[in-house]
Amino acid sequence: MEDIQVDKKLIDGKAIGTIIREEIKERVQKLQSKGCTPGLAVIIVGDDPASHTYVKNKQKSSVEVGMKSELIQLAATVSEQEILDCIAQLNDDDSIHGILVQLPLPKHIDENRVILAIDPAKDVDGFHPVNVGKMMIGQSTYLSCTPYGIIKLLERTNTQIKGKHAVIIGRSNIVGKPMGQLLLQRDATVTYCHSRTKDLAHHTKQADILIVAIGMAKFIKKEHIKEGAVVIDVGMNRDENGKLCGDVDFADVKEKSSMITPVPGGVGPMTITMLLKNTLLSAEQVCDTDKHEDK
Ligand SMILES: Nc1nc(=O)c2c([nH]1)NC[C@@H]1CN(c3ccc(C(=O)N[C@@H](CCC(=O)O)C(=O)O)cc3)C=[N+]21
Repeated sequence: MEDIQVDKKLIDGKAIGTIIREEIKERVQKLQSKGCTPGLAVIIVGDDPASHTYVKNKQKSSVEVGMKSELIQLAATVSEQEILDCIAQLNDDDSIHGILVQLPLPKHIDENRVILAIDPAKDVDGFHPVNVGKMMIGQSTYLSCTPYGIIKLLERTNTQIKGKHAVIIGRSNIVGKPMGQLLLQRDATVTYCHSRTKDLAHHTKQADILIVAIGMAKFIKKEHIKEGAVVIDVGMNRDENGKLCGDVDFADVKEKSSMITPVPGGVGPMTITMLLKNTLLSAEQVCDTDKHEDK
């Protein structure tokens, strides 16, 4: 890492993700030698082009590490029951170890009911309430891919979490909330900020580690951060020129930070990496059971 990391301030999610994917690939090969290929099923509803791009990325990445990838494309007009039936089938399919339903879903579908239908043992997104609950009480489970990926970024850059003040902007169920829990478990002091927080900068300036997931292009400026803060940008926006950019104004904040993730090439590639990791863990669990039962 030291040799290839030219810019010491940059947290290179693409490079760190690639290293972890190599480790995953080796473990997939081990499973394959036992006759078990990890399988990931992705359900996508409707034809939103951005969602399709993400899903293609996920498929490509899973095949690259030697997994089987199954894509189920459903029309935007599909009924909730049809999605539930599809999930039930995948739950029963021994060749599938991970099930991901690409969000958001069309408005006539109840996302909560869909997530609840996924077998928690195959919920590689870590969205099922059982898995969220386990995460909350510190039991081992599938961790939500984006927060899990951010933890790995902090670990692999030797960023100390214990005793540090982590400030999270955003309180979604898939990023903000679980992020705070994972940092708390690692002995950070955690502050949650959100759209109703008064004097946001007052809080963000206290952060040793600042996690930004608000969905507003280049919103966080150097005035928001403390000198030497570690800044993690979860944002995925288009700027005025249509270029991909984060929630943090990277050019403005970089000098003042001690380390910062770029967009693209920061958190995004780690999210997909952790999805692969969770799918691997699920397959490993099943293969071990097979061995014990002598199937
Ligand atoms: N059930 C579910 N699980 C998800 O994990 C999930 C989802 N639904 N819905 C949509 C969001 C979005 N998401 C991304 C993952 C990786 C990149 C990624 O790799 N981004 C690249 C850039 C990609 C590009 O160039 O367009 C990067 O940041 O470098 C982006 C977005 C997962 N999501």
